[in-house]
Amino acid sequence: MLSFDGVTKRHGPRTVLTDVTFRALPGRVTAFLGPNGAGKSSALRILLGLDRASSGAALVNGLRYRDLRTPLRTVGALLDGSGAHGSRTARAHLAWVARSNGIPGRRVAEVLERVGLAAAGRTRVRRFSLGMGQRLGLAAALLGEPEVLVLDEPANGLDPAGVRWLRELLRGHADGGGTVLLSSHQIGEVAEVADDLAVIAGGRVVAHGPLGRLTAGHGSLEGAYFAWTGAADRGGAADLGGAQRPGGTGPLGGAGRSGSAR
Ligand SMILES: Nc1ncnc2c1ncn2[C@@H]1O[C@H](COP(=O)(O)OP(=O)(O)OP(=O)(O)O)[C@@H](O)[C@H]1O
Repeated sequence: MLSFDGVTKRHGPRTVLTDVTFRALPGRVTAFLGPNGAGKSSALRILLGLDRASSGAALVNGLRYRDLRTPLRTVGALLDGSGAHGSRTARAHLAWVARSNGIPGRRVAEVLERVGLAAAGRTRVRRFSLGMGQRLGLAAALLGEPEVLVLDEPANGLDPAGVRWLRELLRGHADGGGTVLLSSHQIGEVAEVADDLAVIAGGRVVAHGPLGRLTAGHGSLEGAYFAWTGAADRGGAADLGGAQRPGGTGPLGGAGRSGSAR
């Protein structure tokens, strides 16, 4: 399980996250949805120990990332592409990640196969397309067979077949009991795969909970999204009250609850 509890982040005088609170539960795909600059990456960086919260806590199975004993076996992450050096082959990059994390070398071939890169294992990463780079990043995330996946815009650069493949991979992971948190600004992608939503705008969570319940009364996720984020842009929590009343939880009321109802 992943939990954000009152996470606030300031950069100098600028507050980029304010009291971010939501959970991502095992067996569920949780989408972290919001416009460009809303604060998704900032929140994920804090969760993954790459930055510190000014206050509040973001925890993986109740622990801060830096306190996890075997991080790659607990949480697989994809941020900003594969992170592999262009001169390395995909296989060499994954072998290096596996070795430095005590993961058996056999996993390299397994994850290359899993992400559809088996034939490209000996290709230098600089020759990869954007989509292949994303697949390599996913391979690294899967290396340690983690229960939790945290993926920042994983569909970037994937073609339609790749997007469908990714959706099935995430669904399968959650159906096997895993926790998936994926950030996105693509409403269509999210509508297809998410069980739960946390919507962020202007650094604040403006809605969270089960997708069906949150969108009830809006006709579509898109309608709901613009109601929530438009209202947030006007700075009006009060504007949000009617946005999802049919589902029984006002977005900000929902945000104040600990975690999403199942
Ligand atoms: N080191 C920093 N110093 C100052 N401001 C920052 C810093 N890092 C991020 N920000 C600001 O925080 C806000 C949130 O950025 P963030 O990258 O988290 O958004 P995002 O939701 O991931 O956006 P996108 O969908 O475009 O990737 C932005 O306004 C950004 O300019």
